[in-house]
Amino acid sequence: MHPLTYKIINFAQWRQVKKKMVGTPATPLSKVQRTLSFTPGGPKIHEEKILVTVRMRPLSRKEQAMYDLIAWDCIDEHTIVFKNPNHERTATTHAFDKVFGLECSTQKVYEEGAKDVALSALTGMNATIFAYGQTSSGKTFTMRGITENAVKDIYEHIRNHPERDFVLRVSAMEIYNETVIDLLNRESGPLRLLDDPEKGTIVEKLVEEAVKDGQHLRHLISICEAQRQVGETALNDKSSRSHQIFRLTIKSSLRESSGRVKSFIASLNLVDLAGSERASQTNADGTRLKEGSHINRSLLTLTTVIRKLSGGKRSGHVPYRDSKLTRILQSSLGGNARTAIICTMSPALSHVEQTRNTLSFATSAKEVTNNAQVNMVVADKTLVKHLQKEVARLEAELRSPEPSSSLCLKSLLEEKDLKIQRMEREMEDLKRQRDLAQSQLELERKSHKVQKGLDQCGPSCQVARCLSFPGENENESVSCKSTPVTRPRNAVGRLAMMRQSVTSTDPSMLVHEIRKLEQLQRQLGDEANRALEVLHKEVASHRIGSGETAETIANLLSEIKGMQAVSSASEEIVIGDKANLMEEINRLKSQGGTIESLEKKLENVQESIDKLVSSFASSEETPDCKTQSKKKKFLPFVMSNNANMQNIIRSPCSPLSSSRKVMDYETENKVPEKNDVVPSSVTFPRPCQATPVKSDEQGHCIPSREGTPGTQQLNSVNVKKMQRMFKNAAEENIRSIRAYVTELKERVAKLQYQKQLLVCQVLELETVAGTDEPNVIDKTPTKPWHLKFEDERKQIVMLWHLCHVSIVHRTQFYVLFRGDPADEIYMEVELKRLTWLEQHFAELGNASPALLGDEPAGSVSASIKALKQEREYLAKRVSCKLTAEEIEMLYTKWEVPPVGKQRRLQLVNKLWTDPHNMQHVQESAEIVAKLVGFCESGEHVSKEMFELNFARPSDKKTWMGWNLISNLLNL
Ligand SMILES: Nc1ncnc2c1ncn2[C@@H]1O[C@H](COP(=O)(O)OP(=O)(O)OP(=O)(O)O)[C@@H](O)[C@H]1O
Repeated sequence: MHPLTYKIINFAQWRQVKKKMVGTPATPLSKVQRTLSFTPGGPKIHEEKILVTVRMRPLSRKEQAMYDLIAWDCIDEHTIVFKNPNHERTATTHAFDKVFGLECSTQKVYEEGAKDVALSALTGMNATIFAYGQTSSGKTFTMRGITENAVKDIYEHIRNHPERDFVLRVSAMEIYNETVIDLLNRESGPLRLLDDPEKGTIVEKLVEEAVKDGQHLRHLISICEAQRQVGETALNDKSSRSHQIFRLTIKSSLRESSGRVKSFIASLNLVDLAGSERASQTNADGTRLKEGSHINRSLLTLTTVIRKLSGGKRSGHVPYRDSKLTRILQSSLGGNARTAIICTMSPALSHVEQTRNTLSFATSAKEVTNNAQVNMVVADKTLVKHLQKEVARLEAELRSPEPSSSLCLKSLLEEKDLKIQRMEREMEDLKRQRDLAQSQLELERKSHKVQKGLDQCGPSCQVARCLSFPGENENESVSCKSTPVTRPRNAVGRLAMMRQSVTSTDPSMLVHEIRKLEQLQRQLGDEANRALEVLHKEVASHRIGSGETAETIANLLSEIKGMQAVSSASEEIVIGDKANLMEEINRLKSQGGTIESLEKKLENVQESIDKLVSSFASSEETPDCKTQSKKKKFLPFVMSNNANMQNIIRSPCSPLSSSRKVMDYETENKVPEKNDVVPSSVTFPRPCQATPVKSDEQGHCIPSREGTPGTQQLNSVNVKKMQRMFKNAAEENIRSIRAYVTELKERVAKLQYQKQLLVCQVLELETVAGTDEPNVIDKTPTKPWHLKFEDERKQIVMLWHLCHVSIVHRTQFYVLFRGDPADEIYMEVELKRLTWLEQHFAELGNASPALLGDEPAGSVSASIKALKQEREYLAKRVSCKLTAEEIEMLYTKWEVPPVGKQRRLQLVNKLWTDPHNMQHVQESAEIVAKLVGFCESGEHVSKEMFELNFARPSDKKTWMGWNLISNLLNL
């Protein structure tokens, strides 16, 4: 038979083969196996039947004491025969791979029944040797000897094969009452069995200890033996009550090899089973009975498995999983292992039935075929060397980079550099954001400070809380008066323009605006000074008015001079470069004190003028005076003709709004005052043309000395009439002064507001710029306009409510802006304005009284008060604007009690009170529109009154002149 040809043979046949092949019985098996293991082309499957031997021990002392008979006879090395002491039956023979008789040594049993299999583990084949037999049949006795011999031979083999490296590891377990225990680590408790797709059943957490040498191995074996469950039974003083599996894993590899590296790895399982027993024979009870039950059950499973396996592949299901023993030994039972079973038996006639069972098991076992194969790890030595070199090179690179690795390192460094750069950029961004946030906080703090100054002007300053965006393109400044129809423009374009104006020109425009304001103030001061001087002279020379009046005028002159001084002080404003925007803004903010001071001065002037007017009013009054006062025909100022006024924002809160006919009584929430009304339609004849006067060196009209009442006192002219005319003219002039001062105050306040808006928007745009996004036109996709409009309108309505905005203004805005795309700019501006107001009011509300002082808190309460007055005013108009039927219907609808005082006011007080209810808002707007009359004619309401002024302020602002009193005398 060719050594490379394998077929299933039994032990007897194999022995014949060995004799033929090798000729010497001592080593033929190992030679065959070694030849098989190193067969080129990879590991070969070694189909081999389990080596089954039978060992019969001598009669034990107890058996001898019982005069038991020897019932079995080994007639040759392979056959055992049941002796028939009574000759009642014919003798039966049992043939096995080897039969060891009463006097056979364990050494021989090992040599002939286990050694070859056991040493297979040294050449990469799994091997299992186990003893099977009834209790006290000598299993432990035999396995102990087998193990000792195997250990001895293994180490002898290692010594005989110095060309190979061997690594031995040991693990040991017992299965006691169907529980797996680690004999090298008993404290670990019961161990679980796991199914591994490659390794089969494995014991989880089983300790595997490295073996140092033979002595160490024997020590470990002794530990396992000591740890094993042993108990006394009737048949055995030291009966093993568990199955023990001692596992030795051997890995070996050639120390040197040309080309390929071969490693073997295999396990040798030395299994000492617990013995089958009969309770009747062992007299077991309690624990022993339970142990015996488990033992018998697992052995029964083993028997079943063996029987199944012995029947070949057609035997069907093999119940390995029915016991832990068979699960653990699965690979050894018909699997990848060489297996040798030593069946131990008692020769005693008293145990003949147990022995028969053992022999029956053995007979079945010897029919079981295993499929052992060499577990070989093959590695190409060249590849290994290459890998070793590569590892060495990498290690060297790690220690000190070499040119050969420079490319890789360079790439890594570049990548790191990029990362560092990216991180630096991110850090810069973060720092910039931090600085921006700090700046914003600082600006907001300053803004709040400035706003306190703004609020000092009281309710009238609220008039100025309107938005103005000076445009850089004069062509864009289409006059609302000249081309109202052409006003609707592309909303997006205007937004863009608005934003661009903020980013590009607003700072300089703002400074420019302030400078012009100051010029105006100076001009006002000059003109007012001259006019008041004249007035003073007139009063003095004609002895009109009281002494208090003269004093008031003197004070007024003083105030105006003071105002001039303040104005001059702020002359140093320089238009900055827009590139240095923040610096410019800060500089503008630094002017806050100046503007605040100006406002204060203006306030003082206002008070002086008020006194003056009241002084005149309380002085001699004539019907003519009253008539003229009511007609307001001849005013020294004609606001509509004042070019400066075009630059003042036209909005519902501007006194110069085209809606003045409707809105003249409210400046934001300002209650109408008759004396404030300056009908834009009224024009005043040019004084210099109407009156013979002289001009001073500046070209201003001055009264003719001949034309004064004083010079004509002795003439036939009615002096009293002249005096009345003078008084009237003076009164009108003073009123005009007041109006102009009011306008200036508003203008200052608007500039303050503009500045704050500017700061906010600059910050906002800087933030946008920080994200590298275009900052001119917001390209963010938005929702449809009609939805956006509804949202914004709801927000606006709520903000109106929160800010106590004039309900007339609310009504106008609500009626005018119905969702036309062109309304977008107005909506946005209104929303922004109101948002600012609301935030400002909230800040005031959150501030402590100590910080607030008196004035800022007053701005909120003043708005509420003004709104209350507005409602009172509207209530008065109910009767004249609505029919009795309409009124009654409204009373019913708005649930005004049928009896009670001030029912009209009750009705009006219910209007615009529920910002959440758009139906309420709609109906409120309709009623207020009727009350103020702007629903009667389209001319009364125009979007232009909400116009944003994009016009560049005129560089040359002309004050239309101070109408000298003498001019009014028409003398
Ligand atoms: N071949 C033998 N020669 C001499 N004495 C033996 C032999 N076999 C076993 N004995 C003795 O028989 C007794 C029982 O043996 P052992 O404990 O090995 O049986 P066992 O099968 O392991 O029993 P159990 O299954 O109960 O553990 C021991 O005292 C042992 O020394």
